[in-house]
Amino acid sequence: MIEIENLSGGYSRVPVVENVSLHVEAGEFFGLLGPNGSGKTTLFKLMSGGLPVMDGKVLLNGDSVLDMNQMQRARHIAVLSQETNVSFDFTVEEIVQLGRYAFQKGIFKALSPYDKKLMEEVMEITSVTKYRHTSFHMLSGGEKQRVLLAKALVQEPEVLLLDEPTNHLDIKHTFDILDVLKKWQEERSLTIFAILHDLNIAALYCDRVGLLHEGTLTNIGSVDVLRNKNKLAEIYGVETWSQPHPTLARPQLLMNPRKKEERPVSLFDNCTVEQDEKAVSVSFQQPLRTISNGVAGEGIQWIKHFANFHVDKNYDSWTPKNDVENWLDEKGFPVEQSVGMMTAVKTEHAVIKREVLNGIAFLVVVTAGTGNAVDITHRETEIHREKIGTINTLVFADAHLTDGALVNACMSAAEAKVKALHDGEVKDPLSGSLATGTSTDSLVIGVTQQGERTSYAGSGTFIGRGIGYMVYEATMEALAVYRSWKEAHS
Ligand SMILES: Nc1ncnc2c1ncn2[C@@H]1O[C@H](COP(=O)(O)OP(=O)(O)OP(=O)(O)O)[C@@H](O)[C@H]1O
Repeated sequence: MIEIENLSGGYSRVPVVENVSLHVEAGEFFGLLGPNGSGKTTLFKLMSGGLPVMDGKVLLNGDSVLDMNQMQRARHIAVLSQETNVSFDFTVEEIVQLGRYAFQKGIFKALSPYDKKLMEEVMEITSVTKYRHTSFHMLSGGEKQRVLLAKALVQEPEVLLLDEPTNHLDIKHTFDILDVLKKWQEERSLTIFAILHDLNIAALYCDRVGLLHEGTLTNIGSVDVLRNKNKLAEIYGVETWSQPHPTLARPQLLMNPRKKEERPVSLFDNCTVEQDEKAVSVSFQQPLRTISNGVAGEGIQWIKHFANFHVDKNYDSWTPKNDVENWLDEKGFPVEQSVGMMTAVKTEHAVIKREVLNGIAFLVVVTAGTGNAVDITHRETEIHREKIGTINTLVFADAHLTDGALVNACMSAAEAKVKALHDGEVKDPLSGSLATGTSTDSLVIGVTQQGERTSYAGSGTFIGRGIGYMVYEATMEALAVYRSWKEAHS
């Protein structure tokens, strides 16, 4: 365990780092964060003996680090500083070998078989084996950084002090190196204290972080500290947005450039609607903030093209996403900018409604088939699925919604659909009760993000009511079209 107690120091009488106290547990990965000039490197130098301490203590398992001689320190602590200059013309292998110096015995300090094995292993995991006979001076910045990390790791330290260990590394090597460090942390209980500039990297790898601001350490805690938008604005002077990582319970930060993106002036002026026997589609010149469960383009995205494709009633594919992506491609819609869904209902029968309600422009497209109508509240022992029967709803509006409001908008659209199915007396064929939807319904909400930002889009708001009204009207009409087509073809 490292204990820093009331540590102060700097380059003159005026301390740069003042009264810093911190405990880093054994086997912990601690990230020291802070803007340029906040004193991170100064604190690092004070901890590693690179600068004389004015006041305070640095203890490793209770022993004063500052009282250890260089050899004693090297047996416990390895340091990777930003300094990559090496005075002599050493090869990579010779540099790495220096890391074992404190452990070599005898007058001639020969490498033991263990030293050699360890060096091979570490050079391999830091991907420097291929440069082993190359002069260190001949390497690129990132290669040098990996060699110096290899030198630090062969010390088999209890504690690794790292000053910006990935600043010269490309994205692959950054993750490779941090994965190696994480593995050593977990398998060997290595304690890591790292200065990091990339807050997203820190959020992914650190167990705890601390923010250094004008020489004072603040906000020590889990990486959720980085979700504190106001604190980051105060310390770094930038606006950040915290987003959840898609697969890890850790935040990731997005930055807002000061220049605003251009947005469409009006929903209707910027969209093109196409309808034929293959698809009904809506395209916008500028992307819309979108939430959807489309076969392609699902989730929350920025999307320009929305297509609902017709499929045969016997369509049965193992690769529906691939199929939809191919159809988007055939239409000239880039897959990354599109939401694609499918229906066995004729797309010429899609109901398209445009209206301005309470000053908000709406465009709604609905295709409705009810062969798979289901009462979701009815307890069933089997999930039935016929061929034709999906209600696909596309809602576009001139509104500026938060992610929570997008969820609200989905609820508003779903409530309106249920009401339409009830008023249209659509029944679940298995339970005989009124249906609440079909088993494969798709929904997309797309908003221009113009105007005042709102966190609500439910029935207590004009946007929510507008969605409800438009979806209800379009669904009722689409159900009527579907019924008359069925009657004509039965
Ligand atoms: N050798 C030095 N002599 C005098 N002042 C120094 C020296 N090195 C750094 N400083 C000053 O100490 C303050 C903190 O610098 P330090 O290098 O610790 O910041 P940092 O947080 O590591 O910054 P960066 O993110 O830019 O690396 C700065 O104001 C800097 O000008």
